[in-house]
Amino acid sequence: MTTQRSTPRKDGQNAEELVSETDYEGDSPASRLVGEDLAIGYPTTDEPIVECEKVVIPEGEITALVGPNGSGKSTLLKAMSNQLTPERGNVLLDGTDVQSLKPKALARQLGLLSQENQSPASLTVEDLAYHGRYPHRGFFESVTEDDKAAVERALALAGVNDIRDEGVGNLSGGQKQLAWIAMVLAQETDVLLLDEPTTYLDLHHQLRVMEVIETLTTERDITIAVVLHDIGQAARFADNLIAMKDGELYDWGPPKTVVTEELLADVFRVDATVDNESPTGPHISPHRAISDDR
Ligand SMILES: Nc1ncnc2c1ncn2[C@@H]1O[C@H](COP(=O)(O)OP(=O)(O)OP(=O)(O)O)[C@@H](O)[C@H]1O
Repeated sequence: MTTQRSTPRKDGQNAEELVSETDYEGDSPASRLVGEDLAIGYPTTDEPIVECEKVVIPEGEITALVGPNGSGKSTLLKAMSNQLTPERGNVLLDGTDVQSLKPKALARQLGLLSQENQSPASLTVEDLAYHGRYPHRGFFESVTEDDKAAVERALALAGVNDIRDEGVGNLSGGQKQLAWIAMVLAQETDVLLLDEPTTYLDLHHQLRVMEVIETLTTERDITIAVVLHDIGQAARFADNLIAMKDGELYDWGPPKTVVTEELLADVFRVDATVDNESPTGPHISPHRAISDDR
């Protein structure tokens, strides 16, 4: 994999030019979380899995990371949340390198819903939500009124009040997902990185989670980066899309400019029609998977 690669777009621009053009001057939101010159790999991989010159998560907006399986979305999110140390480059949260922050200090500012959640089966949904409060408490400090209020807000927002006393281990996949969402919401950070929060959820709950995310940005100015597999939902809810392909940033920008028939073919290997006049954002009608030998 080459470094500093720029993926050509059909209008002759490339993704890096696009990012620097939209450097959030003037009325545009500030860049809350920025990755610069990143090369990200795992201890067992010889080559970096993800490389990108610049990735920007703007303040108070929803940025959706989209791309096919294995394109590097989770890997990028892990580096942006300091779960994985990049081989090269830096991730800056409000200008401070995330690696220089103590874990609790970072966790007071940035919450991560990862795909690799595990908890003791006996932990209840409410216990899990209280676990989200750990960055706000000293080691020997007991639960405060603030903690209780934050947990109640999170349980209500995630819609898990009715199962708050259930053991997480006994829940369905979708209920578990909502319980983990309650935990990260209870952390009450103003930056949230969510890796596939709608996995396992039925359509009603997928939309509810997306609506909660939307409310967090519009009413509380929370900054959100979210990995989504449903590009239609990403186009409907996100202010910005980051489209990834083969560990690189293929394109970046508002859904109307990113979601094109060309992107769906090149990145997602799907023949589709895109209606850009739809009031809820680009509407995608998928027709068929493009066969691997084409
Ligand atoms: N812990 C790991 N160790 C080594 N390689 C890994 C590890 N986790 C992921 N990878 C590799 O990194 C590549 C990108 O994976 P990643 O999970 O970031 O992609 P993704 O876009 O999030 O995929 P998906 O949509 O399937 O969740 C894959 O080839 C995967 O095999």
